[in-house]
Parts: sequence; C-alpha cells; structure tokens
Amino acid sequence: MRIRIDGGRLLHSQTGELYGASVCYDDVTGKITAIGDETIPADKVETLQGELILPGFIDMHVHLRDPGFTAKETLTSGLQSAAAGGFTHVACMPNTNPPTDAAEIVRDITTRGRDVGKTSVHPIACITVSQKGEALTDFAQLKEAGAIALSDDGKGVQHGRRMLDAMTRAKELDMPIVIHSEDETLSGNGVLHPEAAKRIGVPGLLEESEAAMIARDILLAERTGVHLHVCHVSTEQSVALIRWAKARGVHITAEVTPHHLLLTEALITEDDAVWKVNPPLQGERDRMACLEGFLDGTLDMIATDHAPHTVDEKSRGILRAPFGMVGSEVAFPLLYTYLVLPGIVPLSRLVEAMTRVPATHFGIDGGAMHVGGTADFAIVDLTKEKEIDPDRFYTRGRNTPFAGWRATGWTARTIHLGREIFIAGEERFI
Ligand SMILES: NC(=O)N[C@@H](CC(=O)O)C(=O)O
Ligand SMILES: [Zn+2]
Repeated sequence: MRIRIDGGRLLHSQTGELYGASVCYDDVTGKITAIGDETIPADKVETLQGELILPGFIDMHVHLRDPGFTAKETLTSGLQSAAAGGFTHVACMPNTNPPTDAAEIVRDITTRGRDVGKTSVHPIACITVSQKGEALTDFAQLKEAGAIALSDDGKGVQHGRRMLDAMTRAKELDMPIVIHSEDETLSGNGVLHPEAAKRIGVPGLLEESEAAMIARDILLAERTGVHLHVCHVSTEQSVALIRWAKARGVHITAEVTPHHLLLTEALITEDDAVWKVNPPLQGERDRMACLEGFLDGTLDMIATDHAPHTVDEKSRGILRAPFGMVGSEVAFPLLYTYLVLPGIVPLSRLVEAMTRVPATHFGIDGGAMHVGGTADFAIVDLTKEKEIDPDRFYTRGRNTPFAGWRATGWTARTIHLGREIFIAGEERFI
C-alpha cells in the first residue's frame, strides 16, 4: 500500500530551510516512493498539522542491558524507548552479562531485537574477552555475526600494546574501534569532577583521564589507519586533540551527549546519584568547548549514552550508585528546546548529527530523505510543550537529571521501514 503523508514540513538537506511537502512511501517495500505535493497518487492519505518529518534518528551509543541486567532495561523496553524518542536505529554497547564477546551473543541480540519489531538494533561487540582488557575477542566471527563495531565501553582498554593489536586487526576487517576513553591510573576511584567532588565530599575524577587516553588512541589510529570513534567526549582538551587529529587526516569520529552539552558540574550541590555519569559532568569551559566542537563538526554526532539503572541502585548515594543517565526519549526535545530554539545550534546541524552523519560513518541504511531511500521517519511536533516526567518513560530507567525541565519537540510518530513503530500516547508494554 502506498501511503501519503500531507501537511508535514521537511528540512531541506542543502539549505537547512523548512518547507511544506508530501511524502509518499510503500509499507511493503519500506521505501520512499515520492516527495512532492498532494497530487501524488496514494492508497491512503494521512494529514499532519505542520509537524516536522525528519529522517529517523540514529543513536550510536545505548545500553540495553539485555542479557543479564533486565531489571534496568530489556531489549523490548529499550527499543520501545528508542522508538519513542524518534530513533529508528541504535547501536548497543557490550557491557551486558554475559558481555557481547562471542558471535552467539551478537546473534541473540540481533534476533531478539528484530522480534521486538521496533527500532533496529546494531550490537557493538567487545574488544577484549569479558571486557577484561586482556585477550582480544575473535573480531572476524563477531563481524560475521553482525557486530557493527568493537568497544569495551564502560571501561577503557588500559594496555597500549593491546589496543595497538586491536586496531591493527580491526583495520584489516574494516571495523571501527569505539573507545570509552579513561585512563584508570588517573581516574582511579573518582566519581565526580574534582570541584563537585570537593563540595559533596567524594573522590574526584580527573578530567585529564579522558584526554590522556584519547591522545594515545589518536596516535595508534594514525599508525594503523583504523576508524577510531570516540564516545561521549566531555572535556576541552579532548575536543582540541580530536580537532588536531582530524587536521592531520586521522580517521577519527566523535560523539557528544545531550547531558555534556547542557549540564555542568556546578549543578551538583547535593549527594544525589542522578548526577553521576561517566564521563562526569565537567566545567563550563568544557561544556562550551564541546558546543563549539559540535558546531564546527569536530564532534560529529549526538549519541545519548542511554544508561538505565534501577531506582534502587540510583538511591544509594553518589559514592555507591552506578554511573549513567537515560537519554533516548529526551534527547531531541532537550537539544531542540535548549540549543536550537535560543539560536545556539541550527536545526539542520542537530538533525544531521542525529541522522545522516552517524549513518554515513557506520554504514547504516538510513539517515536521509530521498526517493528510493528507506521510509524511516521521526515525525516531530514542535508545538506541544511538556514537562519531563520519568514516570511516563518507556524505558525502565528513571534516572535523568532533566526531570521537571520543560521541553518541546516531542516525537508524535516514528516510522521504520514503512511501519509505524511508535505513536505518541501508545501503551508501554513493560
Ligand atoms: N556512561 C555511564 O555513566 N555508564 C554506562 C557506561 C559507559 O558508557 O561508560 C553504563 O553502562 O551504565
Ligand atoms: Zn562509556
């Protein structure tokens, strides 16, 4: 059946302007069949009230916790949460139990993920067996099973020579190495930025631990030619190093999270683990550097680092609670409301960083709106403003410091491969 959506607005990929257009797609082939006006023939017509029809969003960093930590999240709840945030593709990190270090685990996630019938999931497999930082996993088998990239996210690979071996092998197989940059000899048992840590009375986590590891891995990526992707960049020094690496022609990409673009350590005035995230919220100078890096493309894409934990775990105080914040459902509304509306970031930059850019760098079939392309849409309502209420989330996680913030730009509907995978107001099935 050919379905035509009238009354929506599209973002022009060259000019960045919004324009009214009708989009027609086939729900069997899952392809866009025409972009034009209301005269395009169709079997069924739906009419919007000026909502944006954007390409489905792509998030290269989520934690779905399944297998092993299903009290925090399941494939079902995590992919439903992603769909609710307008995402049609997510890449999930391997710090599950067991960790994604073998082909059968990659296949299990892919198969069960497909059965959920929501957002597509692309497993990122471990660099080292059990994420222990020692023996390398079998990259070829992991790739063959469907792993999109390799990472020990949650931890950094501490041993330089081992990382060099990993990059050499990954380059041979044309697989990206995705790094959680943390030199544990510097970060130690730190939990917050040193300034906030002083206020709360907990150990500080040195900002330098991030850039120190990025520096090492840039040098190794230059030597090996591997595609190095840097997760959740948070400091001014890291942005400067990545800018330098790009100027040298190193094959490097980087992501920044909504929380590192919007929050700083100064907000942490009491012992509430809702603020605890890795890397930590940093200083204002770091936040501004991330913003600048995001605007000039040094930080290529937005990734949420969606990291759900249970209410119980997050009630244990900053010292004892796990690191992480949920992000899938609030990413676009927060960035739209607090960066696009005030004129800090152009809408076109935000949208490309959540669509075309990750698609291009990770070879995902999506991220653009053109005839013959996949019918993946985030239909976003810019008129409805509401307060962020974690109790209404689709994710099992409630851990967000943005509770109570007002935002607009909520996803009204998400369409993936020509199928509706989310309609605002639909019931949660968790
Ligand atoms: N970011 C976090 O604070 N936590 C992540 C791990 C990670 O991405 O480093 C998690 O798995 O909970
Ligand atoms: Zn990480």
